[in-house]
Amino acid sequence: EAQLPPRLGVETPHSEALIQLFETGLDKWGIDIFKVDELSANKPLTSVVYAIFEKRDFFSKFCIHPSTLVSYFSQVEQHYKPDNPYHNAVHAADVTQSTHVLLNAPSIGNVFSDLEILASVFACAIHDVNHPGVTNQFLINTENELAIMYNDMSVLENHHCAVAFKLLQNPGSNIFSQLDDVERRQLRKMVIDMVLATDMSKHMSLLADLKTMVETKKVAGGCLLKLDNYSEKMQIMQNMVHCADLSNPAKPLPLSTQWVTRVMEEFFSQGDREKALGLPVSPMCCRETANVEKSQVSFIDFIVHPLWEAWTELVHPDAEDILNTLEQNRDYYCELSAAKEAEAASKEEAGANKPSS
Ligand SMILES: COc1ccc(C2=NN(C3CCN(c4ncnc5ccsc45)CC3)C(=O)[C@@H]3CC=CC[C@H]23)cc1OCc1ccccc1C(F)(F)F
Ligand SMILES: [Mg+2]
Ligand SMILES: [Zn+2]
Repeated sequence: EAQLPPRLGVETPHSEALIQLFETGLDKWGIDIFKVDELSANKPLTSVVYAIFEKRDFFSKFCIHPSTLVSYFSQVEQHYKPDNPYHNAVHAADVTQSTHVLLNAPSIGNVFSDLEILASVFACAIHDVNHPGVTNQFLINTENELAIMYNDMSVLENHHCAVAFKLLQNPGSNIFSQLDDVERRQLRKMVIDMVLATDMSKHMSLLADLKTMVETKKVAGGCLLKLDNYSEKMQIMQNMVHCADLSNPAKPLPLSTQWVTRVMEEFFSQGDREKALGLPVSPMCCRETANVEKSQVSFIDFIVHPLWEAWTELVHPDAEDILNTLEQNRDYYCELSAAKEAEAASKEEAGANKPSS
């Protein structure tokens, strides 16, 4: 019997504080995931996954030895590039913990089987693994080997899946070794379906299907829809993971602003590389011209709010607070953007009135 790994699967001098933080915050929307990063000695993903598996009793439900989980997710964590400002292991931990909270909503409590919940948590944890810090379009435009490998189709998302499943084959790392063949095949298909649905090019069709489902929501005696087939269940799971991937603007403002800084940094460095390569630079990715606040307002208005509005209706009333936070944050960015415009205009004004030197 291999000896047990340290508590929460990570060696850290702050293990007591980390255990405390998970005690109070693991099931809460708005846990300080950056604090988790600090307290876990920069192993936020391994510690979040370990804590969720413990809380959901997955070790015994799926006969997973804790040391196998630690061995696998330490490798997954190492394959998230730490010098990506945004697409790093903290983002993966954030999306995983956010989905863990969404799964606890009373209205979807008993809709999903343990295997479906395991697949959703796993999909979030690996959904951006080995992200290169640039977009699909950049990989396609630069004829990157990944774009060649995946024929320009959901290049990043295919890569994330392939890397995650390849790491499972390393000795002592197959956390699904105790599942039977049917379960393992079902889990693999569900994970691939969810991760491929995090490609933003799928957003509009995913949202359209969600809205249709909400319209025809079959309420069976107060509890939510009776999901009778795979494709309906998968639609919900894909939208749930997609919501978590797009949850930054719906988190308490001090967290949301940190994510904005990080994602702008990542897109700006891509803009720098595009400029250096003589490629067209998308306006929101250019350090000189981007208006950060405006980007957030349009991101929220065109993408994030419509999605969260549909999700909130589906799981009504469980996500009301999340939608309220999103709307408050949107107003904050809107006011900030207006204030910046006013300041720029008054500078312009002052400049025009300055006596010519
Ligand atoms: C915390 O903040 C963000 C977090 C994640 C994303 C992500 N963005 N996207 C795309 C980028 C291109 N998009 C658009 N391009 C042009 N015009 C519009 C108009 C409204 S969206 C949109 C659609 C979203 C991704 O694919 C990332 C990978 C997967 C999930 C989500 C990630 C975007 C954040 O902030 C906004 C933003 C930041 C930096 C540059 C541009 C944008 C911008 F406003 F443009 F989105
Ligand atoms: Mg992604
Ligand atoms: Zn992501």
